[in-house]
Amino acid sequence: MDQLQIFSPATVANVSCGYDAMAFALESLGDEMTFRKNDLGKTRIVKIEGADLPFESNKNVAAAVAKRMLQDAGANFGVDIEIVKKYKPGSGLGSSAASGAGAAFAINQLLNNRYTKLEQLKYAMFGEEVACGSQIADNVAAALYGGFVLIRSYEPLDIVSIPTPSQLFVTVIHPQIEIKTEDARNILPKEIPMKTAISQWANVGGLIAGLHSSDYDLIGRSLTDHVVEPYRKKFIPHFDALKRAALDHGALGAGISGSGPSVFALVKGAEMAEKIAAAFNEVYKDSAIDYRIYTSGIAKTGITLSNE
Ligand SMILES: Nc1ncnc2c1ncn2[C@@H]1O[C@H](COP(=O)(O)OP(=O)(O)O)[C@@H](O)[C@H]1O
Ligand SMILES: N[C@@H](CCOP(=O)(O)O)C(=O)O
Repeated sequence: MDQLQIFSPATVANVSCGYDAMAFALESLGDEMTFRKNDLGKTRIVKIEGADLPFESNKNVAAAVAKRMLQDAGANFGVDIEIVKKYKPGSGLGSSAASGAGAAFAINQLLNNRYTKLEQLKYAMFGEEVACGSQIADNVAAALYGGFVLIRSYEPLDIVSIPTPSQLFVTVIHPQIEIKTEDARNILPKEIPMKTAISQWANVGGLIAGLHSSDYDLIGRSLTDHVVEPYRKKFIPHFDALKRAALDHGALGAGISGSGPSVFALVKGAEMAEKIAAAFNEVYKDSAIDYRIYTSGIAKTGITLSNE
């Protein structure tokens, strides 16, 4: 194989209660990427559409991941990369993760499946370090594995795929302001009280149990975040109003997507996803801030080849 085109999904990390430990992938939002072997032995970003991103191979996540994988494999070829961004970076929708995981997946294919999935994940996590200074696994694992994932352990890395109830859908509003994940991590406390930790891990347990048993009410009750949301929500215009609107109109629960500014709501049924989209729109329609609203199913698989 000399070239391939992929779709790399947007992802919602944390899922309210699971900071750095849970995420899921969206079915109908994500980036398109093309990877083409070259004889120059160089990794080059040759096209970026839809966002203002660095082209340098040590700054662009896709190039940094690709370069490292090719070097480690002792490959005798380089790669030209094209990225078509469908949503802005600094989104809280795993924009950097879509690029990093996409590169890990594609370079592995060009190297005839040299790397295991866990090895691809580790390269994609290196991409997250390039983007935000931390090797976070949540977004990149959801992009590579699809569905809901739990990062049960970082050392050693242990990823658990969690089943997705068939009627689960998501509505996301993405205010067009940029919040850098790095900044949003730096404002969080380094330690939390025992009482807070207890309610947080109880909710993670509830969310996992609800996803396993398709208990939509339990999923909703578990979408509570005592650790991160109180610190980050002040950077998201109208956050409380969005959450209130989602709950009043029938969403199971709502919270900050990743590090924000996007806000997600999990819902039962495609119709409800549209209803929540309308409710989000009501909150933002007179705001001075531009915004996008998406409804989507949960991606059952992760990154896909575009010609599949
Ligand atoms: N290929 C890429 N895609 C997205 N962001 C990238 C890429 N390469 C480098 N970056 C940088 O990563 C940062 C965005 O990542 P991050 O703050 O985690 O936002 P997001 O929540 O959208 O992933 C920006 O500083 C951006 O310039
Ligand atoms: N767990 C991370 C997830 C960051 O997601 P992003 O989509 O904002 O990059 C965090 O909450 O910091």
